[in-house]
Amino acid sequence: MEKISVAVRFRPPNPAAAADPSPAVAGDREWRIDDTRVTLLHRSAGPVPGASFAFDHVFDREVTNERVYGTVVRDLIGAVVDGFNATAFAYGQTSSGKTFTMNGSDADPGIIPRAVRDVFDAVGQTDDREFLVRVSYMEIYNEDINDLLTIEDQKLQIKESLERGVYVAGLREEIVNNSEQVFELLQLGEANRHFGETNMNARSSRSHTIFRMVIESSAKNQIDNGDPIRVSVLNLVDLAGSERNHKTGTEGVRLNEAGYINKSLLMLGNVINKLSENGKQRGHIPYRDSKLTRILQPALGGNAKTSIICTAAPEEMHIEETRGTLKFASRAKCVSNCAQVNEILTDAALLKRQKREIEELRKKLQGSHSEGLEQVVLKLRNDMHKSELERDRLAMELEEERKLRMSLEHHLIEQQKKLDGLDNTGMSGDQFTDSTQLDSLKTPDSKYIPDSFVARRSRYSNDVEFSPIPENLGTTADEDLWTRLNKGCVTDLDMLEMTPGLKREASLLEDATSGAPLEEPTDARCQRLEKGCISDRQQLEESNARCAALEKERDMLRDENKSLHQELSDSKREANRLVAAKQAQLDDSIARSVVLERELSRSRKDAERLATVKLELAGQLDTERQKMEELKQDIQVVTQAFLQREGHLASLYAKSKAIMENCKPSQFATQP
Ligand SMILES: Nc1ncnc2c1ncn2[C@@H]1O[C@H](COP(=O)(O)OP(=O)(O)OP(=O)(O)O)[C@@H](O)[C@H]1O
Repeated sequence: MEKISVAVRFRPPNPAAAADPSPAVAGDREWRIDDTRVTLLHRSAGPVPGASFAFDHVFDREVTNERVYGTVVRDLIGAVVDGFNATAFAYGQTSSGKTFTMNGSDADPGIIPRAVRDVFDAVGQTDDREFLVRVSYMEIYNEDINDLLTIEDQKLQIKESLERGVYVAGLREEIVNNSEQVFELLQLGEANRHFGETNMNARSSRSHTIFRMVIESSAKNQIDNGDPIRVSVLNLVDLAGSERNHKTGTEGVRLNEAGYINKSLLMLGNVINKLSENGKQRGHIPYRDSKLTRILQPALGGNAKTSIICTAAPEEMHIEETRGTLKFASRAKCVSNCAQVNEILTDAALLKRQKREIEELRKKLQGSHSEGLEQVVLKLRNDMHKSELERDRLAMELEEERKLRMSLEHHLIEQQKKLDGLDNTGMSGDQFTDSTQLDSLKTPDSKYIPDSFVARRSRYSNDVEFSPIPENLGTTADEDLWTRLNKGCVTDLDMLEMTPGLKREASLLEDATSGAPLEEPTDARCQRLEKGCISDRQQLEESNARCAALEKERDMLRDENKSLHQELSDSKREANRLVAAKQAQLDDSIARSVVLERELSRSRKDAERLATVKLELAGQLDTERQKMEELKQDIQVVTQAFLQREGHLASLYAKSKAIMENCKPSQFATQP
């Protein structure tokens, strides 16, 4: 991952503003540049809060296009020639110097002409590769795409394919061999481009233009050795500038254009905003909302190295627009791209690479990957097993607690009964210091059971005035004493005597020395029972609390167990999906490699057949050569014979000529 490089460039103030230093024009605020930081200052009061920004590079009014190019773009050219995609674009308000930065002047050419020259220089210096360079030039005008290298307005469409990615269908691409050819095409494009006059710029770009160089290269002198072909794209983009209608004074056609320009820049801003957000919150990136963002998609968070030059106007009247540009630049600085060399594989390279991929996939499937998944599944199973054991243990504890609680409740009821029985023997409610004290001794459950008995007792106590029970009342009631104490009211002494609690409690108290049963005072017994009751209740409450905690824990474990189950099934599903995907990939690669292998074996057979033919031809050639040698020898023999005969004939001719010469005078001499 690599961050987008962002530079800010301030143009010189326009001549009118520079000539008028009055506060009405110059204002109270100005931008100050310190190395890579830009700060807005009040001339009188120092920095304006929240208006300080840092970038990779900041250029002041003095900087030349040469320096901007050298600092921000030159490295991109090397990368493009090496096979990386790259994009450089100028962004900023209208009349801030975007076109000046991209195109430049004759004296100081801008980024585009400099980049074109450097591409061809780099191509020329790369000896081990062969290059094919194509260029295209398009504009987006009112959300229509026009080819600037042709005269007609075609309204081209954006398409997408697996091989080409996002592309403009029907866009003319010219093959070029040198920079001069490119400059001619650029001139043609400039003539077709939409410019217009506004209050702010006499030659304002009314469209976004994208100049593109496609650079294709392959290793030299190596036919199909498995080396891939590299195809990379360099985009040099001059955006139209955002504008405020009241400043530019636009109306009619210009106003319509301004609407499209501002809208598409807004979409670009939205894409940059989204990309600058943290990965998790980012969500959908709205590339499809405008043609500009769609075409620049690889440059924005994709497979490209990208540099942005944000141009700004220094004048006080443009401070808000400049601030907007700097905010855009700050967000763009947070965007990361992932550039990689773009390679297209030839069949042999594809086969080689696929074999390697298949091997890797196989290893992954059989080796560490599946082991890793198995380990995850095993761990989850273990966790689940542990939590099941824990759940069982808790269930047992819960059961024990329940039993304990029941026995405590039972015990409490018994105690209550005993208390009530004791009351019934003559203890009135008012003998408790507090009437609620009696009630508090009863558990909610125990209130139900002796209810009727309690009602009878209270009625009974109204009728009869009870005396306190004498401390020496024995286990067997004395009827006379009882009658006397109760002022003649005879009660059922048998019942009193038979109250089980009373009898049992009394028998518990015996004289330690004599072994004879001791009578415990009723108050003391009451207090003891009361204490027992309170402690029982406390135990019960504690046990209830424990029970509740255990139940909560059990629920939590149940939930945990459920989520572990879910996790397990999710990871099983994910594992199955991964295995299926990998298997599909593997199958696909195997199928492709089978096809390629078949093709390879066919070409091997062809090669073998050709080799046999070659051998046969070589044999025939040898025979022919031999024949030729023989013929040469024959010719030599014939030539020699011919030469001999020629010599012979020449000598004969000479001889006969001499004879003739000799004969002539003698003939003339004999004639009269
Ligand atoms: N750095 C600079 N040095 C000198 N002149 C500049 C500089 N930047 C811009 N200018 C001048 O400012 C004017 C406006 O610049 P330019 O046309 O490049 O702006 P722009 O941002 O492309 O505007 P628009 O968005 O309207 O097309 C031009 O006359 C240009 O020559």
